[in-house]
Amino acid sequence: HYFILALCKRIKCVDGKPLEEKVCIIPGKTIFGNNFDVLNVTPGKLFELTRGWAKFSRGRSYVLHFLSTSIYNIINAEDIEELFQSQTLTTKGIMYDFLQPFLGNGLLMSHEEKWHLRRRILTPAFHFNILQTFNEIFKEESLKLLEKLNYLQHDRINVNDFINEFSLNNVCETALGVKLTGIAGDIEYRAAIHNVEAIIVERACNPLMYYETIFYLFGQYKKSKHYVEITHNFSDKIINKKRREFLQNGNRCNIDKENSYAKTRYALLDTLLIHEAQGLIDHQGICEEVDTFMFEGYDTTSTCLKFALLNLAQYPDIQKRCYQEIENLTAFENLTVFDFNKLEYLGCVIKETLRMYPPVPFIGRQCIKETVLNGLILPRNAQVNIHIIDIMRDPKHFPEPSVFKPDRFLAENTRNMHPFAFVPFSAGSRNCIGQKFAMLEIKAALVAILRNYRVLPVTHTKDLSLEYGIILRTKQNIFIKLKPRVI
Ligand code: HEM
Repeated sequence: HYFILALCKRIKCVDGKPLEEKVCIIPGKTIFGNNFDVLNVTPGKLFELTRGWAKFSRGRSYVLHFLSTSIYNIINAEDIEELFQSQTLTTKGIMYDFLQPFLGNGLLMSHEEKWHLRRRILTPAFHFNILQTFNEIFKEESLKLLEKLNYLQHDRINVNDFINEFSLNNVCETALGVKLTGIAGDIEYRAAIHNVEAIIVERACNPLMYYETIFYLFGQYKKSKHYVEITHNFSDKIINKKRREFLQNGNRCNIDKENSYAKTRYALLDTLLIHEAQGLIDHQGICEEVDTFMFEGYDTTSTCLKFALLNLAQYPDIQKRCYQEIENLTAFENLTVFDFNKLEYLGCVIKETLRMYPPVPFIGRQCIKETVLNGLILPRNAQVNIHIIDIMRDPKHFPEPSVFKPDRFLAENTRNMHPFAFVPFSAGSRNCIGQKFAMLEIKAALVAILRNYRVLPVTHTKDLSLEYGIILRTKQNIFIKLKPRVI
């Protein structure tokens, strides 16, 4: 009874009971459903608004009614289980359409047959053997990061000044196999990603802008196109550099002759070029995958690293325990993937950081046909938003959810954890393909930093306002202080 002009098809209960018995219905601020609730809110306000809805619903998943769509918002582990196990609810939500000009239909965005084929092709590119070779690059880049830190003012360092470059270098050198030295434009690329995202969030907050024509005429279409071009020009340079090397090395001929590629594992871009040679993917396909992996592989890990440093700085006792775990390790250059995997407490610190500050705070799906989920009948085109951040801040599974407690992730404390309570990398068939890659990269950087420096606080969590977007951001920069360790 709250809405008159929200024209969306309603969600119903399978058993015919009133909807509000199963989920919370968020009352709209006007008679038009929730249409105007998010109108022109900033990413910071959007964060507050969505946390406010979670609080209002007292942990129950909730429904919003927009212009022509109902949105089922899942905020707890119990309700996400069925979706993550579903083989049908895998099509990404309407919001992802806004990312399409930037990422095309790469692995993140594609669905059905195209997604199956690509995921099958690309999974071996993240196999353990490949990660072992990536480990050497992560260590090399971590040492370069330390060199860079030498030149920065230790009393007040903006984490953006060294983490962003580290993270982009890593994904380009490992997955894409291309060193960025000699390729101009990485700084502009990073800034452009930020701007593309800001426009997408702004667009998402205005249901009228969902219509392409309205966005084209009255939205930030031109600006968005400009920034997307910057990102594509940069990724083109990377692909061209690799293609030249690939052809010069005669890889294609060798592989064709020996017909042995099927058994051998290659890094991502090599894999794509090999499949191009076989006619299984075209240039356009390569571009969309490279854009997808650069974006997913860069911004996510750098965000986690920044929050991890913020936490370590604020909790000296926790930092000390991490240091005790790593101080007697062999020389950094000799550390293997096994050594990094054995760092249980550091792993707990990273997990707790991901729990409290998930780099991807929410994801979305849509129903391509009428779908039954959690006892609800979701009409065709209904959207399902999965608020990863709320799921992982549920006090039922994580008592005192706002307190940073890495011990929750010690083996003895996770035995009875709900399988979908901790889902920073999503779960099920569309989970993150790069999660082991990310954990290894983050550990390498933290071990390098903590072995050489004590991290001290400048910025405190209470000084930060979080912003909701494709990636979780802070309105303010995060600063830390570094004190060299005397060994
Ligand atoms: C801390 C770091 C990371 C976090 C928190 C993270 C999180 C996620 C999440 C939540 C998804 C699901 C997205 C959705 O359903 O819409 C996802 C998918 C994906 N991630 Fe990550 N990710 C991280 C690092 C990486 C890295 C390092 C790479 C690649 C090098 C990567 C590549 C991808 C790709 C390609 C997908 C789409 C997979 C598919 O749909 O088959 N991610 N990631």
